[in-house]
Amino acid sequence: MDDVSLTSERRREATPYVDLTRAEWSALRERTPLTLSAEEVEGLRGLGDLMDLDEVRDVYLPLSRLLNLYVGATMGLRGALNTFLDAGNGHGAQSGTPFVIGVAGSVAVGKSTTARVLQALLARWPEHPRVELVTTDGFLLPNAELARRGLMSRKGFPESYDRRALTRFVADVKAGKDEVTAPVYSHLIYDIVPDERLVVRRPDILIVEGLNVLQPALPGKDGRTRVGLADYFDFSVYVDARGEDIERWYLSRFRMLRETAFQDPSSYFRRYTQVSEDEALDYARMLWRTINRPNLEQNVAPTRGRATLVLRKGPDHKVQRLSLRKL
Ligand SMILES: Nc1ncnc2c1ncn2[C@@H]1O[C@H](COP(=O)(O)OP(=O)(O)O)[C@@H](O)[C@H]1O
Ligand SMILES: CC(C)(COP(=O)(O)O)[C@@H](O)C(=O)NCCC(=O)O
Repeated sequence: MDDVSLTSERRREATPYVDLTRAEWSALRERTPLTLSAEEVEGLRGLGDLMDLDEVRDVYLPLSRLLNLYVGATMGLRGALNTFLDAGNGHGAQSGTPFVIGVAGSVAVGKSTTARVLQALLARWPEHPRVELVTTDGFLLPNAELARRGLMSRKGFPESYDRRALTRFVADVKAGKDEVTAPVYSHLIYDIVPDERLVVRRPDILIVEGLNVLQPALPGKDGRTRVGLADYFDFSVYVDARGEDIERWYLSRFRMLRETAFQDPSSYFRRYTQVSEDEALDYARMLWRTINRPNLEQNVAPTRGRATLVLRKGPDHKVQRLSLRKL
């Protein structure tokens, strides 16, 4: 073996991931049946996202099969743990612990479509029909509090969330509490909706979707490591794409929203329906360059290496390559 191939051999050994092309990955779905119709996929698709049945078949069915295997294996492990704890008079033994999946990635990368398609596919398995989805935007601090802390132009950055409440929410669901509630965010009013809560009741699977779900916990005041959100995940997905592509998707979505949701009299962005399209897009570009891109570069992308699976999208939103953690 010459030096060059030795180096590439070593590089292959050093990574905890196995890299697969879309074709290699799609061959892994075996006999998993397609349980969604074209109309159902359309109903789950976010604005501007090009998810279709081919994408579901090639990318999401193998993932649904893998996750079903993971859920079964995780239940087996929990059973082993309970057997061990039962030997000590049942101290801490627990049944009905949900399987928790994190979905991370930039603003406008299509995380919410990925999470909704996963929710629909996973709920079709008889072993785990109750799949709940929570987006972390509900844990953003309300605008009044962001303004008070001087964080209005940091929305989506780790410090703009009530991280403790978010972690407690997931910990409570995982601990099998009968009913756990979360605040609700509205993109329309660009703020937390007062007096509205999302209620989660003992799901089989909980999907937690948001920009920063893979962020490590901040150290405590005494410098000690704390338990963070990602410590509760049994599996995580990072939706990845080139920054230039995501910016283009963000701008084209802003253009589409200007013709639809922004027209609503209660929309925070209504004023951008009353200026020229060029002016509106200049504003969107400013939001991208001053908030979402720095957040992607400084906080979101650095967490990619913590995901169990990375879905790498091409310029057309289609997943081209996948990296699955094997170690
Ligand atoms: N200003 C807005 N008004 C209405 N809907 C919005 C607005 N911004 C984003 N959305 C919608 O909210 C959802 C989440 O968007 P985002 O957090 O950017 O994540 P992603 O695009 O990765 O799913 C998307 O379905 C998007 O279409
Ligand atoms: C609400 C968001 C922070 C996303 O939050 P997430 O659901 O990922 O927790 C984001 O969509 C957002 O509004 N960012 C602020 C800049 C902008 O208006 O694009």
